[in-house]
Amino acid sequence: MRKPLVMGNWKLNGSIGMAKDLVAGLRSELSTEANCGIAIAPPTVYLDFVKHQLGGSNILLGAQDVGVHLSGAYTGEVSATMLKEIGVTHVIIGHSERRTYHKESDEFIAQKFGVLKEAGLVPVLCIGETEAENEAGQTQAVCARQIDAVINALGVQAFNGAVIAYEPVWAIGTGKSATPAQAQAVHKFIRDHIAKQDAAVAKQVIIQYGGSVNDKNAAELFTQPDIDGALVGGASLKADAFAAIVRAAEQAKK
Ligand SMILES: O=C[C@H](O)COP(=O)(O)O
Repeated sequence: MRKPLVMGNWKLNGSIGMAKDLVAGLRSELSTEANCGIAIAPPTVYLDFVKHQLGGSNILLGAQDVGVHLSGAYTGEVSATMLKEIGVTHVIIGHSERRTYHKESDEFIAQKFGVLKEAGLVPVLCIGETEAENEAGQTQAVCARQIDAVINALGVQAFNGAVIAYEPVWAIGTGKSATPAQAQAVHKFIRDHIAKQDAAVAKQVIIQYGGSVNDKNAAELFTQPDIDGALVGGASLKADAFAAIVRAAEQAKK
């Protein structure tokens, strides 16, 4: 039985004051015995502060990205070992916002996947099609290509202990979530695609859904057998909404 993971991606939002209030809100809303993994990914500059605010709670610390180098003359970069040292456990890579605005390629993202595994961190690999690709019937081909880049670089075993977040780009921040049936169909495709190489790896890999998940639609999404939690953007900035999504995952996956 896979343990679902609900992860909040704060993106470029927040301040010290907001981080303090949001973590305090989450700590009071969430039980310490959750049967669901919970993680939050604040902006890099607040990671250490948030880590201290989280002390003693079961909420894990995530980062929103990582550099591919471990040290050296790479101005502006943050390494996997640095993230690990300050207590990060999960790292989002390949988010569509980085693929689009930073022109990150599938191969570059696979390199990031590799450095995270090497450092003992959990990669949260975001994949998903754009609206145009969706309308052109390319959803499966895009997801397969984005997964295959990792398999080709590192082998399918790299997905042991890893997380995939299926995020249709057209659903991100639009309020237009995929329907539970639409999301389930793609999640099943992703799991089957990995199973063609290794059934055991496919069975354990966590596949989150992301894209306009909120406290109203989460419960129904989580009833789907291949949806193992969510990567939440906007709704993760409100303690009550994020906590409700966590509770929905706990209920659905009991
Ligand atoms: O990483 C999170 C996703 O991009 C989803 O964002 P959203 O929940 O604001 O649509």
